[in-house]
Amino acid sequence: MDCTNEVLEELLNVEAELQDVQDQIKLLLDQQENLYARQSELKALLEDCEASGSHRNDGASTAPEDWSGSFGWDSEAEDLRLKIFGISSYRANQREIINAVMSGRDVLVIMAAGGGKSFCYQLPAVLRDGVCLVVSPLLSLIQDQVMGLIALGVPAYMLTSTTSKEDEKFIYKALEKNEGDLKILYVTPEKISKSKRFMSKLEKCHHAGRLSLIAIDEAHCCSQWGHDFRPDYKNLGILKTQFPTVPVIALTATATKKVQLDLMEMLHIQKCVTFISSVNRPNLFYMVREKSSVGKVVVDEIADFISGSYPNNESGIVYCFSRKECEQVAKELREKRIKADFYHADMEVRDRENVHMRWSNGKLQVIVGTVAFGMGINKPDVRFVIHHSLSKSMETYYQESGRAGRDGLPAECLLYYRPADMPRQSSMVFYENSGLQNLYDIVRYCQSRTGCRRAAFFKHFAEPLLDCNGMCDNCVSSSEVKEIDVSCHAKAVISLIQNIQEKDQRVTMLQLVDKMKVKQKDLDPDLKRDHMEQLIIQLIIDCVLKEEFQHTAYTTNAYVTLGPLGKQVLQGMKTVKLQIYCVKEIKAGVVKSAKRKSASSNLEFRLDELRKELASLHGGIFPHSILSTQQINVLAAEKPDSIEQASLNIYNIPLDFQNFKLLCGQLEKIIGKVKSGKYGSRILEEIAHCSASGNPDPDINEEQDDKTSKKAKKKTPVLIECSEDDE
Ligand SMILES: Nc1ncnc2c1ncn2[C@@H]1O[C@H](COP(=O)(O)OP(=O)(O)OP(=O)(O)O)[C@@H](O)[C@H]1O
Ligand SMILES: [Mg+2]
Repeated sequence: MDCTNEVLEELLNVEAELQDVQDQIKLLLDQQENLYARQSELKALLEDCEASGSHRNDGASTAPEDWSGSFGWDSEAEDLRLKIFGISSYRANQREIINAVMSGRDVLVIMAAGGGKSFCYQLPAVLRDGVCLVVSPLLSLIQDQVMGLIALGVPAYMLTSTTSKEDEKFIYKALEKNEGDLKILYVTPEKISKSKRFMSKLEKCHHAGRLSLIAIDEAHCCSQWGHDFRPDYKNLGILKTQFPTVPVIALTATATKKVQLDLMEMLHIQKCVTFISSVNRPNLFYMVREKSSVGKVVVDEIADFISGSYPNNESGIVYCFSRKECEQVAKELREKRIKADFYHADMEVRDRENVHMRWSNGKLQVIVGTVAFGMGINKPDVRFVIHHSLSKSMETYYQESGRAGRDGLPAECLLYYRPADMPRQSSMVFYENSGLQNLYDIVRYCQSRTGCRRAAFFKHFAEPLLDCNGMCDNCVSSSEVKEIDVSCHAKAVISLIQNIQEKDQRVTMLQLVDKMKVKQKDLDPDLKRDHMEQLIIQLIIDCVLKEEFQHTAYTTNAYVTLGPLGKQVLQGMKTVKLQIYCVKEIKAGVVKSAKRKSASSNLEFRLDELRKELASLHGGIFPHSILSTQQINVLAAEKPDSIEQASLNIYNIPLDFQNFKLLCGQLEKIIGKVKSGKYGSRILEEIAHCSASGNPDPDINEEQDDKTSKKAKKKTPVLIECSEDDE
């Protein structure tokens, strides 16, 4: 009997050790896989840096083909850029891309969200003779682009399920017989793969030598490795096969090396020139805030943040974890007098579109959405993106937060993090390929009290580091962070779990924290509950503990068990340290200065109101298509020197024609010829009103010269007369 017990005991020990060894092997294999992945990313990065065809905007590449030199179309391109598009200077890589396209080359463009990819095919489309075909995945994206182009006076159309019979007839005639004015035609990928009629018209257009360019927007949708795979994008290779002489430009904001190679093959553009810009979004300020366990406190903080920093209805997005949470947060924000509504997949399509439309028109300030509020968002002037809950990966967070500041102006990305949010996400993603690993990466980002947030993105996307310029909380924080040795706490957690496991029981993260709270009093009474949660999460992401999942009929629960490195901590071979704040403080000045730039002056506010008024007057056009926020800012900034000076005259003497022409000329340089013609008089009227009312910018109140405002107050308004006033 004794002998049997002894053998049994040893067998159990051996089995336990075997389990331990297996866990360690698994950990090492995982580590090996990650290192291999990183190795190939770094090799690809090195290749990129050395590759002859690549053009990084950080100057890391050497290019044998110089796309930045002078070309025959330079002056015409400059003219169009300024007069039609109202764009005063090219952004990084734009000119080079346009030159490569104009030279007839196939081009692949990887450029961060809001980098200005559309302009890279829209300018050549206007510059080249014939029709440019644009394939884009979503109706809302297409509508937004077409509206914007029409506002610029560019004859753009779309051929989708919503196109009227009349427009369809016009488009087909224009393609087939070159009748009517058609420069840019937007279609969804389904049109290419499903409509034989459309393809035959396109063929006729090509035969007549009038198919000038093919643009594939959101090209990552071609690849199954990308995040938004669309089966119909797979068939787009037919375009190069059918129209081999027409240059193809494929554009996307995010594509790993694997996706790049895949989409080049799919689209048959293996010999394309590749332009890769950095993922860096220098205008975005990234920050992580500790999230209270009391729901109402979090929403109150969010509401205070919005009304304190964005009192002029500047647009924003709040991302939530669940549909129910979206509805609740939107309701509570409304109770705090913030114009907010929710958006999630459970709503009728019509209701979703309605919310999106009200937000795009500036009637709603905030959309509270789930991840369902995704790719179709084309609003350039989103000033803040707040995550009420953790994203599921760095990539998702980059994409979602990246919807802020697409116009290049300062914007803020704020993530509310609480360790207890992690198990909610992990029980959703654990079955996905690398789901947990991806989640632990973003958790690491959130738990860090010292590392640069921007550097974390560069590391994740295997890019060389660029300066953050104080545009993240950790880089400007003057908080004191203390690193404390919590190895004894970690050991206590491990033995607690061992005891629980011996009794064949399971424990969730929150139960573990409760149990530790009782034990901990003897260990270190200063360590708060929040710190204990932080510690357990850190032990999980460091493989000391691990998560296990169990399904019930309604949900999946995440439990905490011993991880492969648990034994090392128990044996004292691994120390565990925790970063905690002694004093948490962000250098007020730095964040304030970023915000100040986004705070509206009186004139900016009036021009914002004006664009909304004109948009509703013109119907079916978004305010940002009439005037971009950047243009409003430039108008407000230039006002004192030239425009305001001339506008003030309007209030003294009736403005003669010469003066008016001069003003319009100045305006054209900022907003382009077409928009000046359409809206110039109303804009000048607003500038004149502002100057005359002497209503100084609230922002620069103290800095304003007393004399100027007094002088302005004396003036009596006289309305400008101009035919466009009737618009
Ligand atoms: N050179 C430029 N100067 C100023 N503004 C520009 C310039 N180029 C583009 N823009 C503006 O930047 C904004 C974003 O441009 P666009 O929509 O083309 O970005 P994108 O790269 O396609 O972004 P996404 O990946 O989100 O689709 C638009 O308002 C556009 O008018
Ligand atoms: Mg785009």
